[in-house]
Amino acid sequence: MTMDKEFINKLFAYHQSTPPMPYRSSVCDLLEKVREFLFPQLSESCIVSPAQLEAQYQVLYAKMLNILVGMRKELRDDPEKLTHQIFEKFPQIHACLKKDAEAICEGDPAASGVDQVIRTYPGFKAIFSHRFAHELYLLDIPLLPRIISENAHSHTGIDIHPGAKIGAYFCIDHGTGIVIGETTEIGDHVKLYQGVTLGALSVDKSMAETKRHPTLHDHVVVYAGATILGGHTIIGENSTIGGNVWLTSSVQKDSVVYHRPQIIMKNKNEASSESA
Ligand SMILES: CC(=O)OC[C@H](N)C(=O)O
Repeated sequence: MTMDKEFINKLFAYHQSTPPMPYRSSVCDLLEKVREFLFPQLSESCIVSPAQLEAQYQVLYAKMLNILVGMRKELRDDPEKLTHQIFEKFPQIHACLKKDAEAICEGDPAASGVDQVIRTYPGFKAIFSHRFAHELYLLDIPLLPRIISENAHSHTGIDIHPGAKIGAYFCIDHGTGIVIGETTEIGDHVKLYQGVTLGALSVDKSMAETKRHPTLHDHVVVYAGATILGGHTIIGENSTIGGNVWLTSSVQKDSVVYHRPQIIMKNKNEASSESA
């Protein structure tokens, strides 16, 4: 079968006017290698000397530089300088991720240890990607942060916008369906369960530059399915937001917020006019 010529010509014009993205798969590949570099729990081979680690570091550095050189025109700064700025954050990000793994382990009675969390937990994978995506976002590097966050989203079901500010000891348990919007601010020791949305109250395009998503202070726990919306919504420290709560206003510190939907429980064999 031959293709419609007119379609092919239009598509060709589209190809000619649209820049390609040669670094799409290299970014995800690089991040995976950074994960193995920082966490031996994920590596398939043993490191036998600091020199070997140093050599790996140089390879990762060169790969990052190569990606940034490829998109030089889209950057606000020199690729070499940006690569340096990203890599000098490694010790800080590594320390932060170890705290996240500890928090996930502490927060989940089903976790057998920190190594298991690092090796298998989607929450750890998501926060790992986020800690890097956020650094690139802060350096105004276009597109790469979203490639990283959407790659993590597709693997874990956890959608964290690279712009979200997330404090230390962040714990996601299960995680599927979590959405954390761009201007969300999260303090230290915060724990989120699956299906939590930290979202915008209005999704008007004109809101792009405003704070649209909530702020959660330290030691907040949000249970499954809760939805917290709005840039002015602040959840005070040490508060607990119950499952399926829909919240569009602020909460004082030390609060417990829950709703009690009516549930009906009865014997199946009871005579009733209602049908199931
Ligand atoms: C998470 C969320 O509210 O998303 C809505 C929209 N993408 C925005 O950022 O405002």
